[in-house]
Amino acid sequence: MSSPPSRPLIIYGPLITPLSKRDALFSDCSLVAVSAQGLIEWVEHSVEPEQLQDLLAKHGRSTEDQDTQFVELKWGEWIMPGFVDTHTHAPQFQNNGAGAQYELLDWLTHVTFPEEEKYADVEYAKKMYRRVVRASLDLGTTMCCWYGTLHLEGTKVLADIAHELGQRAYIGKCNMNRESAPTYQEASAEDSLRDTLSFISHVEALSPSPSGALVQPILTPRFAISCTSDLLQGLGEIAKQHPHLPIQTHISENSSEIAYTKGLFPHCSTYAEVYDYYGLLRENTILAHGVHLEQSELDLIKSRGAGLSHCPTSNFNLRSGSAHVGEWLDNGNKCGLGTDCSGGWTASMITAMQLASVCSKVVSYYTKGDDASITGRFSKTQFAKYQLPIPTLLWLATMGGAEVCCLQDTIGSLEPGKQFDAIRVSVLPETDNMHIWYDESDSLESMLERFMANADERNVMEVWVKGRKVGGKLLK
Ligand SMILES: O=c1[nH]c(=O)c2nc[nH]c2[nH]1
Repeated sequence: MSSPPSRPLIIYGPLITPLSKRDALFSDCSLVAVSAQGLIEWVEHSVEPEQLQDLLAKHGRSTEDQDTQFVELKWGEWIMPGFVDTHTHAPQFQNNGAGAQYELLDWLTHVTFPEEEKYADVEYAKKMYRRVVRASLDLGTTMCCWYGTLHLEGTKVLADIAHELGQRAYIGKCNMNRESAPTYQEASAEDSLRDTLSFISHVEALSPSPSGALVQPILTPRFAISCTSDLLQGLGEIAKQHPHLPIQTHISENSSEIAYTKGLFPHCSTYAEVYDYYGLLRENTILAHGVHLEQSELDLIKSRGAGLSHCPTSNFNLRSGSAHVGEWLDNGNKCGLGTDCSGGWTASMITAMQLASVCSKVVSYYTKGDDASITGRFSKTQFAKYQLPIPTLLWLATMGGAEVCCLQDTIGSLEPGKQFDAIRVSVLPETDNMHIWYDESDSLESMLERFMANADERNVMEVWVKGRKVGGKLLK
């Protein structure tokens, strides 16, 4: 396991953190104190250099403290909350950027299942998952909802590696006992349920205190098509016995998938009703995609308190469609962003923010129609029919994701009392990203916009999870 934070940390410099779905705090010079246990103890904003020592003294600290690590940021750098990736598939990274000639169901058959099958080999899992989690951390993802494969042993490896490398994560062993190659499906509902319970025990045993553990198990029925009724029913019973166990699955991603699902579950009138019928729709359920959800489904999902993972990179790549995220937000649905590798071609949450922006522009273009009341590109009162503002994109990638994971009191923003899951980023020329044109007269708002448009792992300098440095360019 990577070593726990040995020293308290104090960071002085620019800070950006979401305040709400519409607003963010852009602070040019903040002072943030993190305890050795990884908690944000206090934060002071608008701290001029000449006030620094006095303010530290007020909190009983000094830059001379031997036990404290003191980090001073330059203009062009800032700290912000780490990204929360609410949906991705670890065993599909090898396929990133390949297979986009297909739509969902053919893509699963011809591209995805053959790669996932390889994870029957635990040595392959060990080799690949280490690279996968490393990449995700170095891209600034401090919390990740991972799908594994159907394999018990291979998925245990994924949990072990996330635990060792220090990423906060939900890890799921896939349940799938039908509708794929006979060599890549579980033999029965009983086998699938037995392995699921065994997986939960394995992950819970990784930490002395399972409830506060960074790595948690998550129930993962792949999607309704992959699971027989008795499997979904058994999973619903496990969910009932474990109210705190989160659940993740896919919903309403692609038109053919929706039609096929309705054919398999004729007793339910919508896709969302299928999960609800089996007791799988609740506050800690994460539903990926939702591109074609009907209003009644949005209302049902909201009434159950479940969250949506918007996966624009994948939705564009597999030609699934453009989710109407503005409507979800106006409707009060919880919503975060997912990279969804390898439906999406990259594990970068920065790309996910870019494409969430593009998606909202496409949707606004087509939905505003003849509505004369829609004049500008932003509105103070609604999201639907407008493009998503920069603070909203930041919210989706951080605090919105935290809400979807029911971790809103623990992570998602940089506030006293929360755990320090954060990244130090830089848009300075020495990061060698020729796409970012830094100008020292730029405001922090403008730098964040440039970062969202053009940054990559070259701009992610340090990554902390619960105060422990676990990634970024400066880790090496
Ligand atoms: O984007 C997706 N990726 C998958 O692996 C998958 N499985 C079911 N539905 C899916 N959608």
